[in-house]
Amino acid sequence: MACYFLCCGRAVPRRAALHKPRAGAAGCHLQTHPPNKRIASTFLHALAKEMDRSSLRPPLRPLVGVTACLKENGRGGWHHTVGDKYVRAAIQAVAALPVLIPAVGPEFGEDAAAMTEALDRLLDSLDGVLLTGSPSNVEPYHYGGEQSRQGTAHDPARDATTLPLIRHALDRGVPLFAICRGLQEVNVALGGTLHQLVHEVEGRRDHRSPKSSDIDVNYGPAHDIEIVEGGLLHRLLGERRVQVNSLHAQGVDRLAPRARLEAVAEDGQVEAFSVPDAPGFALALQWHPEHRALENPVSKKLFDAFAAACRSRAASRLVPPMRAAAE
Ligand SMILES: N[C@@H](CCC(=O)NCCCC(=O)O)C(=O)O
Repeated sequence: MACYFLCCGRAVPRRAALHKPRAGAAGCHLQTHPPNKRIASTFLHALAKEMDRSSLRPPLRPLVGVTACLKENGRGGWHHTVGDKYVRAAIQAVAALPVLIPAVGPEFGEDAAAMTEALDRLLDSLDGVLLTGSPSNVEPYHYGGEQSRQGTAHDPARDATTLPLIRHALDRGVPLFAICRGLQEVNVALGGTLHQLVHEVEGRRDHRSPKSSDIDVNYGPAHDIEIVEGGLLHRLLGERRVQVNSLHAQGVDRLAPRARLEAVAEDGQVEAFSVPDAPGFALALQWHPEHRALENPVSKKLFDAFAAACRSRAASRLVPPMRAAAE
């Protein structure tokens, strides 16, 4: 990138201006002398060329962390896994570059300082975090719940990663978009609790998915949600009632103190909340907008909002050299 300083009335390349201060001058700096036409046109011509070049470049893809699960591979080994639909949504609906976040929490054990340092290092490099769904449940001890029913799938490594990650990302204003298990993790991370089997709760319907071999059946419309008037979701969608899919057995019991209710199902089950005191975008959904995201107008609006927040962070995080030189 061509970068010039108008130094002592002359346009000099940035490297010269920064490294060869004039005798008697307290280092080279931008002069306020009105430069002569030739110097100004040289500088502006270089700037225009650079701007033309930058306008030809594809828009910057924000880096979005996508949380992974730790699953046995059936041969005595373990894999860090993410559903392809989350990766595709990050690429296609957020126009981002997905970066998988492995379930590394246990590596840091009880060393909170080391975990914080690792999370800072990670979040310094990310423009957003997408908290994915998973068939596994958050372990009940994280929210004072009763022991899970026999045979319930858990993922302690993922819990040990996402719960501190969520708190750190929210505090640092890193845009956060949580889906299904991701919503449950945010609620638990912020001090809320979960129903472990919503369909066994008095007055609640069964929120589990059909057991079809057709993904479009399992992720198809399942019920309406009522959107809280004046909230973030209402502002983003402009509607008070939409249809969503439903693939969960757990659900919010007590909403975390920092969470703001955004939508409920017809049976009163929490379907979305935001975190208004977080400096950045923070929205958690119990349903799955990532399935055929661009074909669903509701999903597209939500991913558009998350994408805008990620782009804004990327722009502020990656200061162009020109602006850095001028500062
Ligand atoms: N296990 C929790 C969370 C449910 C969930 O995330 N379902 C989606 C799983 C598959 C996918 O990622 O789409 C619960 O049962 O409530």
